[in-house]
Amino acid sequence: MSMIAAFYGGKSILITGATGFLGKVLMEKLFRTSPDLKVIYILVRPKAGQTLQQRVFQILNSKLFEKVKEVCPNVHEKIRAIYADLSQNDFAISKEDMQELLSCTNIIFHCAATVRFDDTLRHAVQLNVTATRQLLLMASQMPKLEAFIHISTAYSNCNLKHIDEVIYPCPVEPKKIIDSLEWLDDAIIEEIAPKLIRDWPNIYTYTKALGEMVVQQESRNLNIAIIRPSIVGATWQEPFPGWVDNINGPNGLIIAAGKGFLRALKAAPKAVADLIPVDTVVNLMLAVGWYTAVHRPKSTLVYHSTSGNLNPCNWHKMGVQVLATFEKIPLERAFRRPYANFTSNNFTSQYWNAVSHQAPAIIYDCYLRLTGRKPRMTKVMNQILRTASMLEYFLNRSWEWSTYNTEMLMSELSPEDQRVFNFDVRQLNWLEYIENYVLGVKKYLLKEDMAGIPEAKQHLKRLRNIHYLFNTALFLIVWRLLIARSQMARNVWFFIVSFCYKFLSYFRASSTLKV
Ligand SMILES: CCCCCCCCCCCCCCCCCCCCCCCCCCCC(=O)SCCNC(=O)CCNC(=O)[C@H](O)C(C)(C)COP(=O)(O)OP(=O)(O)OC[C@H]1O[C@@H](n2cnc3c(N)ncnc32)[C@H](O)[C@@H]1OP(=O)(O)O
Ligand SMILES: NC(=O)C1=CN([C@@H]2O[C@H](COP(=O)(O)OP(=O)(O)OC[C@H]3O[C@@H](n4cnc5c(N)ncnc54)[C@H](OP(=O)(O)O)[C@@H]3O)[C@@H](O)[C@H]2O)C=CC1
Repeated sequence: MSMIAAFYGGKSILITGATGFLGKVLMEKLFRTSPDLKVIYILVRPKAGQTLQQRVFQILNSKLFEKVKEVCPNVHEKIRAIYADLSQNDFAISKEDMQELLSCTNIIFHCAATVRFDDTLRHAVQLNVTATRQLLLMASQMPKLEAFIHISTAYSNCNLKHIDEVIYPCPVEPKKIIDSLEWLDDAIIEEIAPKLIRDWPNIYTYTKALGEMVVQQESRNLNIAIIRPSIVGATWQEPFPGWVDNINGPNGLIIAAGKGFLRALKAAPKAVADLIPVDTVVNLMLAVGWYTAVHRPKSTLVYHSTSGNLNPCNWHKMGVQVLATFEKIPLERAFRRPYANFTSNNFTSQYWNAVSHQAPAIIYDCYLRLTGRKPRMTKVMNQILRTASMLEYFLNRSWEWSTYNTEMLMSELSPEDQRVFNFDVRQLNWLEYIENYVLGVKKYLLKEDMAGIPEAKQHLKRLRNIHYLFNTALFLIVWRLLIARSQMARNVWFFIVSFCYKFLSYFRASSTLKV
């Protein structure tokens, strides 16, 4: 019997960010392994015209939850969606709901955050710092609370090269920032933001670092742990391989590469590609929840959920495997054949951007205009290049994350728990994982049918022929222009033609002699 699964039985668990990528996989695993848990409270806001109930209904009826419905048929009765907006005072939770949360919650998993790199400082602080403080305040009023698990990011200290499982201080106190945001107007905030974030690459990583400091300062006598995942990718094993549902991080780039939009990326091929499967992160979260509640460590422990120091993979290996998978399982209606290059050189990168990205987009838009359609490719291309440039910082550096606490926890688990809540990334086979990942992007994110693969392959063949035809025509035109203008080009042309003529005459003469 799994001790961790048993621990969550009969518990009331509060999850923020349950509608996000990590939150959904967390709920799925909890219901599947501890179907006898009492209730999962989720703090949800209405979104995109959907009510809370519609959002929950959609999640429970998704492919991800198919296995859960077999193990826990009454799953919909065990989810309690509570209206909440984490950017509001008291999260805009009603008095009755707040009372229930305060009196019943046993465990909190705080996943909600804004993960946009370019969010405004005000909004990112509200979500990633102030909301964390508010939740800790709520937690301190929960008599039955056993553990508070805060999800941060391995990149919260990406201004350092070697990162230990400790909370690092930020140059400016979070409280001072929260206070000043109350009276400064938006224009001034955006002006001072670059000065505040100093050597952090974006507002997201900076505010996640502030969030950790808040956890340390407001921990009171709560049992708290922090988990820092690196780049969270598709599921490795559970509930099935390759599940993914948003275009953040690698996902958008994989699609852009598979559709033939992205053909070069400014990345250091040898830099560590620190991806971590989402189910590995979730298994660690559940193990940490159990350990924190049962063993009650004296201080707040930080756990790194990273792959780099235990089972490293680099961008070159990853890129090659992504492209190899597209050979076997292409995406539908590609713009160009997937082919790509990693370059860490500025000049080469700009050259590829002009020749391989912008020029084809402009040519295609001209074609759309000529055929009476609305041009759109330049816009799409600019969006992709903007995204790629935002991720460049992470593609051109390597970090070392120590994993003592994570390894310690692994050794504390029973063999059964090590199997059911496996977070040992050393067992990950990268080539297999990446292939399933790319397949998952096609199936679950783009919702493409596997039956369309032969047609997709045909389409790629047509694209290859168009490519050859285009290159030949371009060569001939350039050559013709050169011959018309340069004596040197004419001499070379004369030399090539006479060489071919002599070679053919010799070949014809020798074959006549043989007969
Ligand atoms: C011989 C050598 C061979 C080598 C072969 C080489 C092969 C190379 C080919 C490449 C193959 C790919 C290989 C895999 C590479 C993977 C690289 C992955 C790198 C990832 C690094 C991530 C580091 C993360 C560190 C921190 C991790 C975390 O803690 S949190 C999660 C990370 N957060 C994010 O990812 C959020 C990032 N997104 C944003 O901040 C914003 O979306 C934006 C700033 C990027 C864009 O904002 P904007 O307002 O302009 O747009 P938005 O409204 O959001 O969207 C507009 C439209 O654009 C679409 N969109 C949005 N995001 C993406 C995206 N990531 N990719 C593609 N498209 C995106 C969006 O859907 C909108 O579309 P429409 O609705 O149609 O308008
Ligand atoms: N994905 C990654 O690569 C990594 C993620 N992390 C961390 O993991 C956690 C989860 O990330 P991930 O699941 O990928 O992110 P998502 O963007 O998929 O999910 C974010 C969640 O936060 C919720 N949320 C955002 N704003 C509010 C608000 N105002 N009120 C209520 N809820 C809100 C979202 O709700 P809604 O659906 O309504 O928008 C959503 O459920 C974050 O803390 C992130 O920093 C760390 C490292 C890497």
